[in-house]
Amino acid sequence: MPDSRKPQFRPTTTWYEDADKYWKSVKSNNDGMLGGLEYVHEPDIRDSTAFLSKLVSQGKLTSGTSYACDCGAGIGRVSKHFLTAQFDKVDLVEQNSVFLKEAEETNLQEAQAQGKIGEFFPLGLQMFEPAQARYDVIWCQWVLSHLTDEDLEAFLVRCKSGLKDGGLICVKENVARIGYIVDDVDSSVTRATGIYEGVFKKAGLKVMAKQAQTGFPLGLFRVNMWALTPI
Ligand SMILES: C[S@@+](CC[C@H](N)C(=O)[O-])C[C@H]1O[C@@H](n2cnc3c(N)ncnc32)[C@H](O)[C@@H]1O
Repeated sequence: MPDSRKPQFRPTTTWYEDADKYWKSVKSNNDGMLGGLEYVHEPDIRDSTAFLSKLVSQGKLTSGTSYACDCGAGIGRVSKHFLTAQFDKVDLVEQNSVFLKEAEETNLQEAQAQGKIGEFFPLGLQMFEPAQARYDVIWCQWVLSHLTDEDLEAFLVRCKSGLKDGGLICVKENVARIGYIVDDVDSSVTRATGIYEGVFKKAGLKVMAKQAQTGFPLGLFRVNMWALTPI
């Protein structure tokens, strides 16, 4: 018998194509990446930097800070302003090749000249398979809402093998107060904290640290950051 109290999320048959179409209509700039809320850029980068620094200072990230992977990287906003400042080298995974081109040819030119950019993977995360034990941190921000529950779990399982010993998967996502909130416009789903944490557990991951984003205006979704380690 299905449990009618259990929140349900049934992706459409065109779930990924619809998201792809939506993102093809979005401008290749920070405002586009942030859904017209460019003013969240600064507090976003500030809190991500503080979250990572704490992971390092509290001895929770023990593998080091040599290599990160930016998942759902868009035009490279997070890589440019945060990851390349904290890691020696960063790879980018992004399904939209126009965004990746903007990252490579404009936003990350300086970082590239400094040898800080590794590979660009023009792929959906549902197909991405990280190289074994390559990364200290796999950073997933404002993209996991585009994966179905099933693909999210499978993606996280693959990410575990992409981590060095002592490395972490970091997730930064909008969270709903309860259940699932599906957005038909960009083909995404906002999940409640408990739903995310249920998927993390099913993928064999334990929450090492968790922090809410601060300084965003009222009326926006709450944003959580998690650091996850293989159980
Ligand atoms: C809200 S933007 C965030 C971009 C970047 N993480 C940032 O914070 O600036 C979402 C990004 O996820 C990408 N995306 C959507 N679905 C994806 C998928 N299945 N796999 C990889 N990237 C995806 C979009 O093309 C877009 O670049």
